Amino acid sequence: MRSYYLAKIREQNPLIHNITNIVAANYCANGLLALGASPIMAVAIEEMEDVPAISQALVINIGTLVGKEIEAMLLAGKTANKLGIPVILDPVGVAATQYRKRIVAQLLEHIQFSGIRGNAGEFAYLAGVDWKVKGVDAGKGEANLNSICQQVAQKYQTIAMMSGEVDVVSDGNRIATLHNGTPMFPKITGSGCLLSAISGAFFAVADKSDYFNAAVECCSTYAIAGELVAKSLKETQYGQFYTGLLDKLAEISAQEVEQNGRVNYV
Ligand SMILES: Nc1ncnc2c1ncn2[C@@H]1O[C@H](COP(=O)(O)OP(=O)(O)O)[C@@H](O)[C@H]1O
Ligand SMILES: Cc1ncsc1CCOP(=O)(O)O
Ligand SMILES: [Mg+2]
Repeated sequence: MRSYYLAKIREQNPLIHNITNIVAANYCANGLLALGASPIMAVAIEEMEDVPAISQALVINIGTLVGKEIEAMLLAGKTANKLGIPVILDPVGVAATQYRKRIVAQLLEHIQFSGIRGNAGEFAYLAGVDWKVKGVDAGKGEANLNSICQQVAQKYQTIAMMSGEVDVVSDGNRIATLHNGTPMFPKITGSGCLLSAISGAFFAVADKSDYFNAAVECCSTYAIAGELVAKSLKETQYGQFYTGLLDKLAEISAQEVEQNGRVNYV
């Protein structure tokens, strides 16, 4: 796999508007900065036309959504669609409650998402496939992951980025499986949210016609960064992994991505 968009992010320093959860907001902002992008976290309805107008991508994450934030998400998403900037959805824990299901249905009805990034439990729900979810974590199921990811891409006309031990990326037609990562990822909170945030940066510097390749590069770069950090840590050094991942996002090179990436096209 070639590394092309990482350099573009560092050159162009795109501004990424995040409407995200209170757990991962700070980590997402730091991760975007480390990678070479700029974060703006903004959720007030009063600024949901102004912030997309100065941003190069919008990331909507429903992790700890409360009350009127849904109105802000809808306005920001519609504004971003009008402006033609990419919008990413992270449907955190969507299958866990009726409220989350309702909110995500509304978002998907009114906003065209360039990308959706979630774990297997979230994607199984979006695809309408039977799965045993566990809160915001992936949970367990028997269904075919490639097929779930492809179905999400087709159903929502989007680039589907499904993370887990193996990440799967699909545009509804093509499917890529990405075999990098480390079991330390699910031991820190916000690692999926940060992946969604940085996908905003990769989409921001890509042409719409190449979002699929930008998504493959994004998910690979991130999983490789984690994999390389984990190599020098003891199995339980989750705190070091949390900060080490930020350091690695800042220093990872195109060469490291190209040498370590394990991508198969199905
Ligand atoms: N068991 C695992 N082994 C290796 N990498 C993993 C594993 N689980 C998740 N990852 C990696 O963790 C990152 C975040 O994904 P994930 O944990 O699935 O998101 P979420 O936090 O939304 O559930 C991705 O880069 C993914 O490749
Ligand atoms: C623990 C938790 N609860 C609500 S949002 C959130 C963070 C989830 O982050 P991630 O999906 O990246 O693990
Ligand atoms: Mg998540």
